[in-house]
Amino acid sequence: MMASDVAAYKEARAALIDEDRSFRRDRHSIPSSDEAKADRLVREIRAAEASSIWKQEYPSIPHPFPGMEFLTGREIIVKTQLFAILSKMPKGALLHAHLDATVNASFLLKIALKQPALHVRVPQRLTASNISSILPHFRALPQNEFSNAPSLTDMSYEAETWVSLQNARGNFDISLGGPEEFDKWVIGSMMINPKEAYDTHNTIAKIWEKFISTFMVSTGLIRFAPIFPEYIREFFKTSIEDGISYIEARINFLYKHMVGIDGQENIPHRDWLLMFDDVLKEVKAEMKAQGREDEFIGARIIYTTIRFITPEELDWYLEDCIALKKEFPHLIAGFDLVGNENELKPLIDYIEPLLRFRERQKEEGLDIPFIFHAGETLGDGSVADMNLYDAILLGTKRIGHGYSLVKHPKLIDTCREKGIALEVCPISNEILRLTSSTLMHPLPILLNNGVPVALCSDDPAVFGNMGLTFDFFQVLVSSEITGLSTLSKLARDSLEHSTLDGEEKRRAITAWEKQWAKFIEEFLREHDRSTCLVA
Ligand SMILES: O=c1[nH]cnc2c1ncn2[C@@H]1O[C@H](CO)[C@@H](O)[C@H]1O
Repeated sequence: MMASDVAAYKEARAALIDEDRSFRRDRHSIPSSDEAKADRLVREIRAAEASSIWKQEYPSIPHPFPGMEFLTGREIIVKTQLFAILSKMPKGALLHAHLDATVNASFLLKIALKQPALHVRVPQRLTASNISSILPHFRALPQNEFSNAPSLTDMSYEAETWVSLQNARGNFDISLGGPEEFDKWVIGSMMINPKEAYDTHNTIAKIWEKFISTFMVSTGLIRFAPIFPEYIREFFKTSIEDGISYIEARINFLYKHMVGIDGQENIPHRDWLLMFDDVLKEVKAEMKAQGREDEFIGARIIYTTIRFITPEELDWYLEDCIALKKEFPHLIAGFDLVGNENELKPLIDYIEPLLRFRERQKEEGLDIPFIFHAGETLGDGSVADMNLYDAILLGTKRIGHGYSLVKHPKLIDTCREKGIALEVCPISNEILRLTSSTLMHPLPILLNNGVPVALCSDDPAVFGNMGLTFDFFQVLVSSEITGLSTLSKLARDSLEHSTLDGEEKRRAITAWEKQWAKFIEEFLREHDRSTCLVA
């Protein structure tokens, strides 16, 4: 064997690898030397933690590994150095999150408890044996209907009678654990726990039942005029603290009104947008006053309704969306239909109103892009999988999830060539049982095919993946190719594929670049200091 044979082999090998990865979007830019150094260090830390913290035995976690089921691995994740590093990373835009699941459930309960109008009821008196299967039903009542029923656990409780939230908590029977257990019951009804995801509800259909039930519970608290703006404010603030600088939130407009301060269901969509706008202005002003305006470019709304409405009903929502876009052009970013694609109507069922919507926009001189959920499924040619064809033919700007896109070579090319980004939600996909771990997620296939991707959290209040740090973490530990520079590209691409335009987008990207450089600089400084201490 000649040395030159080996050299020639290695050259051919390097060329093949290079060609195989040539579509990757993180290949097109050369990182600064600082970023390259940070990328190397992060890889070292990842490797070290894979054989230290992930190899230990934990009594409650039998077989831990990086990229494992999020709800089980979470307590290990938060102890890692990698997590601490990523939590400081500027994430760019959050492009896929359902507003109703963006704020910590315990925070929501805390603010709800300040509202004397909020009441709760259950279909039967709560007891130790039925509490785990009964969901609270919340609603704000008009003052003349305020209840003085003592509690949900009292022997005198009659099915479906309202109890004020404050009483329900304060008088929660001690034998059931008192107020603390009340909190756990309420919070548990708004989240998915590991036993549900990986045991009792371990199929897509079953976990969706539990998933939908969390929204039925939280809606009663969120869709109340005094709560709604506080909820949005907390969403913005916690997102900013996680390094998110711009948001496109999906708001569910299915219900035509929310409950007003007077306990009547009389607050129309227009007022929801006014509240959103007020909070937005307020948070931006606050950031500016702190000299941090670059950390929050703003937020917009993707108008959504659910895929069980009839095509005729959709016409109403589309006109509603148009009216809102006219009045709040800076707030409405796009239109989407949500819900479990495996069970609800496919896009093709709505083709007439959806085509008409485009015509109506031309007449009105508006631009409201479709930003469709599609292919959030394991199906191969199922209606949910087929939604991808319709989303793309209808000109979707991005695709929500697109989990099954990798089955479609032609559509992969289209997404790459037309720059249709996928809003990929790794933790959501795992908890909703499309994949058993992040290691089996198709994300690397998408990245290697050059499909633009924005990482998203989807429903962080339900899943517990608040912010974007957890999703970036799972992605980073699940691929050898992926490094800090890949994450940098994903963050930048999120802004690139947002609905921000022209000057706004340029400003957002420039601000992000500055934050990124600072992040790298601080990481290297911090790392040098800690290695000095060790030495
Ligand atoms: O990942 C998802 N795919 C499809 N629909 C979703 C997802 N997450 C939430 N929703 C839908 O959005 C509504 C709340 O605004 C929920 O009712 C839920 O059905």
